[in-house]
Amino acid sequence: MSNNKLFLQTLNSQPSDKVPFWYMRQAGRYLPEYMERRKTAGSFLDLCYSPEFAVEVTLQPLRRYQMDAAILFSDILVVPQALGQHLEFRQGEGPVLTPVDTAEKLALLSMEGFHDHLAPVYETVKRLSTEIPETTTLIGFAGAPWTVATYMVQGHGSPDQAAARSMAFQQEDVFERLIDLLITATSEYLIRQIHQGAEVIQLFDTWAGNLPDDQFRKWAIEPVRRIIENIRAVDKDIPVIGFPRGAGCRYPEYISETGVSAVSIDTTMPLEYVRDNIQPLCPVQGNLDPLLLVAGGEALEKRVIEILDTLGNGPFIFNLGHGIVPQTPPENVARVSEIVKAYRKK
Ligand SMILES: Cc1c2[nH]c(c1CCC(=O)O)Cc1[nH]c(c(CCC(=O)O)c1C)Cc1[nH]c(c(CCC(=O)O)c1C)Cc1[nH]c(c(C)c1CCC(=O)O)C2
Repeated sequence: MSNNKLFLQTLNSQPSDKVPFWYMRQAGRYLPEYMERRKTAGSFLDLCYSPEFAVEVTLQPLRRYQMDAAILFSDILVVPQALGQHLEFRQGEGPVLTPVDTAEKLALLSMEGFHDHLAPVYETVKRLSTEIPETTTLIGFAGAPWTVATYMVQGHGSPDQAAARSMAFQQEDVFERLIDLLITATSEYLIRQIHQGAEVIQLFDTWAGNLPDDQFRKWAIEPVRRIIENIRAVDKDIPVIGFPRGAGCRYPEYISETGVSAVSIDTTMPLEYVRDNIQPLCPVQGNLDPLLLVAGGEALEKRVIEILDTLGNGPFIFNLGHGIVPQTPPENVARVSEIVKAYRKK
C-alpha cells in the first residue's frame, strides 16, 4: 500500500497530524473552467462518456485546491442507462428517465451490453490512476441501489421518493428484483473500476434517510452489505465509504451491518454525537453545509475550525455534508482548503 497517501492512511486509522480533505461534487458548475469544457463537450452525459474530457474535469479542482482525493467524474445514473433505461439530463430540470414501475418494464433491462456501455468510464479511471498526483487517492463510486432505484422508478428526482417507496410496499417482489439487479450491476461496475485503478470506493445513498427503520434495513443496509461482500471477494482490502444521507441515529447500525470502512456524515449530524458514537466505530468524513460554503465569511471559517477541533483528533476526512452547489464562489473553496491544509492535530 502506498503509505505516502494521507487519505489512505486516515481510512486505515493510522495516526497523522494532518487532516485530509476533498469535496463531494468537487468537479462541476461552480468552476468557470468546467463550464468552458462543458461548452465544447456537448451535453453532461457526453462529458461523462468522453475519457479525455472526464479526466480533464476530474483534474480541474485538484489544480486549484490540491485535495487529497480525486473522484472519478461520472454520474450515479450511468448504471441504469447501461442496463437499457432511457436517460437524459435536461437543462435546469436534472435527470429524466423512462420510469421502470412494472414487472414488464423491469424485464426490458439486462446486463447485456452493460460493460460495453460503461467502457469509456473504465478508461477514464485507468487514465486517472496514472495522471493524478502521486500523493492523491483515486475514488471510484456508484449510487447505492436504493437511491438509484428512486430515480429509476419515478423517472426523475423528487423530494419524497414517493414512487419507489410506494412500489416497495405495493409490488415488493418486483421492487426486490430491481434491487437485486442493481446489486449485481453495481458490484460488477465497481469491480471493474477497482481493476482499472480506483483505490477507494464511495457509495452514495442520498435518499436513505427517508426510509422507515425496517425498510432502511431492507433497502439501504442489505444491498450495500451485499455489494461490499461482492467487491471484497475480489479485493479483500478495498476501503469503502458509505454515505447513507439522513441516516441519523441509524449510522452505527449501518456501519456494523454493512461492513463499510468509513462513513460520510451529512450536514444534520451533531459533531459531538459523531465524535462520541460514530468515530469510535470507524473513520468519518464530513460535514460542512454546502450552503455555508456559498455564504462564506467569518461564519464559514468558524464552523470549519469547529468541525476540525471536534472531529480532528480521531480518524477524520474533511468534506461537505452534501455536494457543492453551482453558485459556490471558488474563492470560498480556496479559503476552506487553506484552513484545512494548515490545520495540525493537537
Ligand atoms: C443523486 C445523485 C446524482 N448524481 C450523484 C448523486 C449522489 C450524490 C448527491 O446526492 O449529490 C453523484 C455524482 N454526480 C456527479 C458526480 C461526480 C464527481 C464529483 O465531482 O463529486 C457524482 C459523485 C456529477 C454531476 N452530476 C450532475 C452534474 C451537473 C451536470 C451539469 O454539468 O449540468 C454533475 C457535475 C447532474 C445530476 N446528477 C444527479 C442529479 C439529481 C443531477 C441534477 C442536479 C444537478 O444538476 O446538480 C444524480
